[in-house]
Amino acid sequence: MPVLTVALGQRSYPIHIDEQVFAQADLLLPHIVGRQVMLVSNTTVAPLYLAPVREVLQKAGLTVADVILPDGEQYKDWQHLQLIFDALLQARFGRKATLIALGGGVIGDMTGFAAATYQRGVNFIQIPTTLLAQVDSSVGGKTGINHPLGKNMIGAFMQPQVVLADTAVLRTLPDRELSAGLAEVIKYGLIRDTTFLQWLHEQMPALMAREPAVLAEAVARSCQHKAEVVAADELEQHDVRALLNLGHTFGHAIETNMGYGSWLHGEAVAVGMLMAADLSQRMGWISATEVKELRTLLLAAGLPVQAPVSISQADFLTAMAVDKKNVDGQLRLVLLKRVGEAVVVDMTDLSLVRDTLAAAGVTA
Ligand SMILES: NC(=O)c1ccc[n+]([C@@H]2O[C@H](COP(=O)([O-])OP(=O)(O)OC[C@H]3O[C@@H](n4cnc5c(N)ncnc54)[C@H](O)[C@@H]3O)[C@@H](O)[C@H]2O)c1
Ligand SMILES: O=C(O)C(=O)C[C@@H](O)[C@H](O)[C@H](O)COP(=O)(O)O
Ligand SMILES: [Zn+2]
Repeated sequence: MPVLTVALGQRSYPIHIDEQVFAQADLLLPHIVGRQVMLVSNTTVAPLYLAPVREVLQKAGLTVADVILPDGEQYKDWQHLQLIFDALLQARFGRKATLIALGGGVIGDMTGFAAATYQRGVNFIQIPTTLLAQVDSSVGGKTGINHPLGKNMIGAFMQPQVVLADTAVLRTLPDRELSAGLAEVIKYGLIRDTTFLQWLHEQMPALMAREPAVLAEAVARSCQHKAEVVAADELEQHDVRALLNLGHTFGHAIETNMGYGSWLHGEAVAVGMLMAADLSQRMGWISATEVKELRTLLLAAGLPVQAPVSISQADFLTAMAVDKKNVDGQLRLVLLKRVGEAVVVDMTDLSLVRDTLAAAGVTA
C-alpha cells in the first residue's frame, strides 16, 4: 500500500492509497482529536459509502453527526456552506470536533473551508471518492467556494490531518467523471514529468478500462507530484505551486461563463490546457506536433478539446481578469516552456491570447 507524505513540518500528513482504506479504523481513528465527528457528504456519495465510515467511528465510541449536501458544483457556494455550520452548531460541536469530507472535490473544498473557519479552525480529514479528488483536490489544503464572478474566489489554505484515497470506490464513478480526473493527471506530466506523460500515452486504454493496478499507479504518481509541489510552495507564494494551475485560467473562465456544473472542472481544464499549449506554441516554446500529441491524449482520455461556442473572447477575458494569479491587474498565465516544464508568464500583450482564443473558435 503506498503511503505518501505531504511534508509540511508540523502540518505534515499521510496520504494512504489502496483498496478498502476509506473506512479503515487504524488509518482513521488516530487522526481524530476530540470525541465529535461531522461527516460531510452529498446525496450521491452518502448512500454508497457513508455507513461504513459512520460505523467505524461509532464503534470507537465517538459522537457522529452528518450533513448531506445536494450534489453539484452549483452548490459550492455560501448558502450550502452555511448548512455545514448549521449542522455543527445544532449538534453543539466545539473546537475539538473533526470534520470528514466524504466525496469529490466539491465536498472536499467545502468541508475544508468549513473546517478552516468554524470556531476559527477545527481539524478535518479527506476521504476523496472521485479520481480528481484523489489525484488533486484532497491534497494540498486549497479549500473554498465559488463566487458567481469567479471560481474558488472565497477560501482558505487548510491542510487535512490525513487523506484516505480508496481506489476501490472509483468503480462506481461515472465515465465522464473518470475522464475529468484524468485531465488533472495529464497536467502533472505536462508541467513536470515527461516520463509520466509518455506512460500516460501508453496506459490510457488501461486507465479508461479502469485496470486497478494502473489506476492506482496513476493516483500514486499524481499525489507524489502534488505533495512535492505543495511542500515546496504551500501558500502559492513563489510561482511554484502556481504551475499546478496550467490550463486553469482558461478553464475557470469556461466554468464561470457556462454556469457552474455545466462543464466539469476537469473538462474545462482539458480545453484550458490545450489553449495554454497553443499559446506556448505561439510563444515559440513548443511545437505544433507537441500540441497535436496533447490533443490526441486528451481525446483518448475521453475529454473535450473544443471550447464552448457560446462564450465570446470578451467573456473569457473578463473572467480571466479576476484570476488569483494576477498581480495588480496584470494577467499571468501558466504556459509550457517545453513539454514537462511549466512557467508563469506575465501577459503584458494580450494579442497572442486573443489569437489562441480565435484559433479555438472563440468569437471576438
Ligand atoms: N482544492 C484543490 O486543490 C482542487 C483541485 C482540483 C479541483 N478542485 C475542485 O474540485 C471540484 C471538482 O471535483 P470533482 O471532479 O471530484 O467533482 P465532484 O465533487 O462534483 O464529484 C463529481 C461527481 O461524482 C460523484 N461521485 C463522487 N464520488 C463518487 C463515487 N465514488 N461513485 C459515484 N459517484 C461519485 C459526485 O457526487 C459528483 O456527482 C471543483 O470544484 C474544483 O474546483 C479543487
Ligand atoms: O492545488 C493547486 O494549487 C491547484 O492549482 C490545483 C488545481 O487543480 C485546482 O483546480 C485548484 O483548486 C485551483 O486553484 P485556484 O487557486 O486557481 O482556485
Ligand atoms: Zn484543477
